[in-house]
Amino acid sequence: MRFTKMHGAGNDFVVLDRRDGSPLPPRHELAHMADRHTGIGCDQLMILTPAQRPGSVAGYRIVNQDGSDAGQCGNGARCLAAWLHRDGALQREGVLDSPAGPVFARVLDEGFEVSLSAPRFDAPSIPMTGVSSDESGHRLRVGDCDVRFGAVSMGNPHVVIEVDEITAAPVELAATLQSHPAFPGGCNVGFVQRVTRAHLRLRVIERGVGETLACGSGACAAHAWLHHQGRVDEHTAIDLPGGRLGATWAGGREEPVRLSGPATFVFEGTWNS
Ligand SMILES: N[C@@H](CCC[C@H](N)C(=O)O)C(=O)O
Repeated sequence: MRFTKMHGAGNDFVVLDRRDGSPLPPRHELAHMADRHTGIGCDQLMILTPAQRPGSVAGYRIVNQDGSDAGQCGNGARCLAAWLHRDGALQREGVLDSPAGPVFARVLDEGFEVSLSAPRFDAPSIPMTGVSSDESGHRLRVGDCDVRFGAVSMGNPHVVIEVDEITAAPVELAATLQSHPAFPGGCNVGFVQRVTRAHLRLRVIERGVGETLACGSGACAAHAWLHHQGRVDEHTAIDLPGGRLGATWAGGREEPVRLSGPATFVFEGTWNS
């Protein structure tokens, strides 16, 4: 089975081409491919599938390192745009069919951009239940801590916790939040430091993975949440441990969040199952 290893700001992927509709390897084998010790190693497998809508370039599925499915993956979508551009299937722009709906992809002079869905902040969209909420956000008791956070669906669930200093973020809270009954589908947990109205620092502990070097949908969620609170401008530069991403959203209810950044080819290989 041919594969391509890629990364977007350190968030790394194994890309499989199943646009011919051939069946996917079983889930335990996908998790084996993602294993960093005994497999190829990646945060997610990004699987190209046949287009679902007339005019779309291709569809895709996302499988996390632990073998679970995800509804969206911003950096993975950018890497697929780069893969399809190299393949000749995507010229300057085109639509990809993601599990969460259409994603508009664009080749930039430097890097690749995708327009993910419009952010959703309501509890059923996350999904999230049993938390106390007011206009400034949500609260949950986690052990001895009263955790205040924002919640955003980007097609996948994100908790956004604002911190004063990113290097001192209480990342150990993430595991408890991820398995908390308040989030029946689990969640990705982002810790964000607002440096200025146009510059954020972010760390994300991903569902089904652990801490990643970058999370595209997490960057969109952090930007959208802070913009929703009136605390950032329309565009932010977001520094993650693996590099810089850009997020753009002006607050329109149906307006997609745009995510930009690098998409890098690492190597090609063959997996023997
Ligand atoms: N790395 C991704 C997000 C991948 C999916 C996530 N772990 C989930 O389970 O929702 C990104 O760039 O958005």
